[in-house]
Amino acid sequence: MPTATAAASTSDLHDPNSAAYKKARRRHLKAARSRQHAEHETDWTPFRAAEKKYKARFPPPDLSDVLDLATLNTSRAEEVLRGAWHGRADAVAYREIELNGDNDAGPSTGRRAYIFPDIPGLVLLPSFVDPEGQRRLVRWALCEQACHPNETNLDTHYVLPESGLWNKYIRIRKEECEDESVQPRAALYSSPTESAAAEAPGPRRLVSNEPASKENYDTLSSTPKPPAAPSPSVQPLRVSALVPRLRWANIGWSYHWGTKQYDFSKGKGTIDQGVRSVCKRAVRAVRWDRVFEDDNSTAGDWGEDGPDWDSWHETYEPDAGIVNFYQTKDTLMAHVDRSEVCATSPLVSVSYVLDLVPGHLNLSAESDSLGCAAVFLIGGLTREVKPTAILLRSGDAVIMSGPACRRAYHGVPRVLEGTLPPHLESGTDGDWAVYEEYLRNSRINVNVRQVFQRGFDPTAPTRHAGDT
Ligand SMILES: O=C(O)CCC(=O)C(=O)O
Ligand SMILES: [Fe+2]
Repeated sequence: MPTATAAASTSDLHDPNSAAYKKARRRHLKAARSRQHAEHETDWTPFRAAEKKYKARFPPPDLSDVLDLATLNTSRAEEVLRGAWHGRADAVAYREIELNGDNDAGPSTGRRAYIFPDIPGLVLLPSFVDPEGQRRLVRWALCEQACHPNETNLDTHYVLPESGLWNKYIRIRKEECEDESVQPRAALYSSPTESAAAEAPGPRRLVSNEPASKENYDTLSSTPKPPAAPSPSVQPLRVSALVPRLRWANIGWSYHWGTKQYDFSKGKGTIDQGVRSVCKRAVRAVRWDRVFEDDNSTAGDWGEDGPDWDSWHETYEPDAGIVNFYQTKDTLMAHVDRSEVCATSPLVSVSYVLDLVPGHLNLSAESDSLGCAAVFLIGGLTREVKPTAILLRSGDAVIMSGPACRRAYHGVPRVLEGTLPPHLESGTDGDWAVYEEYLRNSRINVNVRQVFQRGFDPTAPTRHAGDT
């Protein structure tokens, strides 16, 4: 089981006299030599340059131009020291705004939101989930979301345990029974050609998709969305070896990763009442008049109905999302989430608190990252815009909204090793040890969107995306 030594060796990487540093340097020089002529960058852009900078394993990237608001908060001091990774509170221009007072948005005492003059519509809510809430969310994501009926990246290629991969894994650990082998799905196909177009399991692919809108909605929704074929080269793997290969789980409307459009024919999966209500609380907590007071986008940029942020407190209704599971070596490349017909309404990167007694939801907070911290990059409508770098730590939440931000390129070039906060270590809670072990090398993000305006049912025969 990885322990505090993992964090110590991460810090060693910042010390040029340490053995770990010297070894990483030798490796880096060797790799750089063999790469020298192979690299021909045709798509070099400011976004690409930033990704490359933060992805670099050696030398460890300098984070002094990464906004790190946790450095302002003395109660997060221990967390900030973890892994020797920290950014600066003055790295980026921002404004602090108050949240709406105690109302149905929940108590906001002491909480603040941060907005960015260069990216109108981006709202950062540091420490939005308290430590207990973060633990509950982690359990929720792994036990309840990464399993049937939700689709995960592993379902295409493996016949996953009925009870869910993680649930099986913790049972194996708890009962000390034998680690079971999970069979490849391709073995079920009678003809090898049936699985010929398969894609090997791996990170999310970049597909250039057409932005969804009311006008092209019918065409996009009727575009064929064939199921991805299982890879014929996948070998049986033990449950414990598959767990770190979990990358995403779909929630709500089913996202078709091959075309990067939603597949409405699959029907609307549930977005659990808990997550819906927390996202709504986040949107209600934000003073949108303050967020957009200096926005100089035109009414047309907002679509035919013009700016509608003043009604979000009532009209915002999340209906789709992705739970992302990152290992520390994983990255999420620059992309725009443009498959939603609602092109300006808030996308909430949220974690939530869930009372694990079934049927008894007890929600109090929300967040973006859980587990290790990460560098989040957000730029503009093209990759030519130099992105802003923000360090997201466990419990932080991000809202992307409005025309400038909702369709801005963004990505996660780095999950920072050794940054698991002290409150996610097991302490006296024996049950938590298996989660702690997973989280030492992982980050979980819950990314919730609104595809359609409230009340619209795409499966009703006579309706169009523009209907209300
Ligand atoms: O992990 C994150 O913070 C961002 C995830 C994201 O951008 C996405 O799922 O589209
Ligand atoms: Fe995204």
